[in-house]
Amino acid sequence: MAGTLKPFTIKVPCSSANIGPGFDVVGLALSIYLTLTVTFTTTDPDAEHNCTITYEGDGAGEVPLKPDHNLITRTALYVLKCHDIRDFPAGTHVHIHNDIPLGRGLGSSGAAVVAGVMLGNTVGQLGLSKDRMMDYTLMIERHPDNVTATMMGGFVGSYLRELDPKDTERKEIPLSEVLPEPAGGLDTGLRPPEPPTGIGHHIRFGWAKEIKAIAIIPDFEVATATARGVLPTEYSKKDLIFNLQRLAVLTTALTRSPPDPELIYQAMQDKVHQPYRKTLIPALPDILTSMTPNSHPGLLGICLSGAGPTILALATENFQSIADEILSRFAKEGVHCIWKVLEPVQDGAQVIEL
Ligand SMILES: Nc1ncnc2c1ncn2[C@@H]1O[C@H](COP(=O)(O)OP(=O)(O)O)[C@@H](O)[C@H]1O
Ligand SMILES: N[C@@H](CCOP(=O)(O)O)C(=O)O
Repeated sequence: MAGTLKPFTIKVPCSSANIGPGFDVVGLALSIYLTLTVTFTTTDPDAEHNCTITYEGDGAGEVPLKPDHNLITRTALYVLKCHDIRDFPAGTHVHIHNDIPLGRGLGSSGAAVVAGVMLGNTVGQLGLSKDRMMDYTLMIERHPDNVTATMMGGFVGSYLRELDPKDTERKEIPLSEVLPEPAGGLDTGLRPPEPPTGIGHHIRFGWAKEIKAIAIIPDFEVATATARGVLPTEYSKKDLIFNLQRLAVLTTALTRSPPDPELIYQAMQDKVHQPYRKTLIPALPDILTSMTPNSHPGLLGICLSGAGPTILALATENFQSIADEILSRFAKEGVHCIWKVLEPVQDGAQVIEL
């Protein structure tokens, strides 16, 4: 591998996708982080792929620590393998510090994939641009909203380009061939499928400085795959138009200072994913319909964060009383939660030399 590698950190923000009507389209980077500290001094001759992993924070004891099982290092190995590099540089140690709750709709898997792509790019000295790194993340995470916010930062809208038939075939390769199980392709010497170029495109919207995000995080997990599995395969024209109308208004409404609570509250309504996910999240319909800017001054709008179960309330003030109301509605269903006021973050994923 060319050049000597200096230790570095990768810092990746969490995300809240959808923001009501923007299912698989919009995402917001928020101030909870996944941080990797990468050094090159370990002398473990038996380390698989030359890499040892340590882990602290959310998921400790649960997340695998073998490089070809852990989502972060598996992703990095995928990127490396696409460039004919089979292992990490000698002596690689990756310390993972994760504050993003797993399986709660705050984009923990998207953050892990973004961190993994940046890890592969940095240790392989590949010099990939952020746009090209997005192609690699989209081969794994496949919906662009949460990974784009995490990679780029801010409040972003994104779409997947319509690919030509050859590229579509490459893009739609089963995930098991992109990130094979350890016994599969990563160790067979086969080159995994490289992503087509320019799969996703995005634009950053503004964000009014007064608006904060209250995250109410239940103490149970909902796997994103499960929450996508309850969605219908087809929608009525009426429901589609309902969401498109609101999304068009919302992306600009959230940039205006001072924010207009009535406009934002209505523009955050959704008929595409939240109604179907209520079976997975006790109290969701009650929370989404019973609190308004009139009943709770300072409140702008409420939605499911990503695939849930976290509830995201956008607000300008009275954070405690808004959170207390949502906590009490969950408590009636026997669900305990923690809550945090999060700041939208403008910096996306970063590599910082130590
Ligand atoms: N820091 C991490 N390290 C390794 N794997 C992770 C990490 N964060 C998330 N994951 C993987 O992603 C899964 C959660 O993904 P998902 O169901 O999409 O929920 P989320 O809404 O949090 O993204 C975890 O169960 C774990 O397998
Ligand atoms: N648009 C996706 C977003 C999933 O985000 P996550 O944070 O739950 O992984 C969806 O709603 O399924």
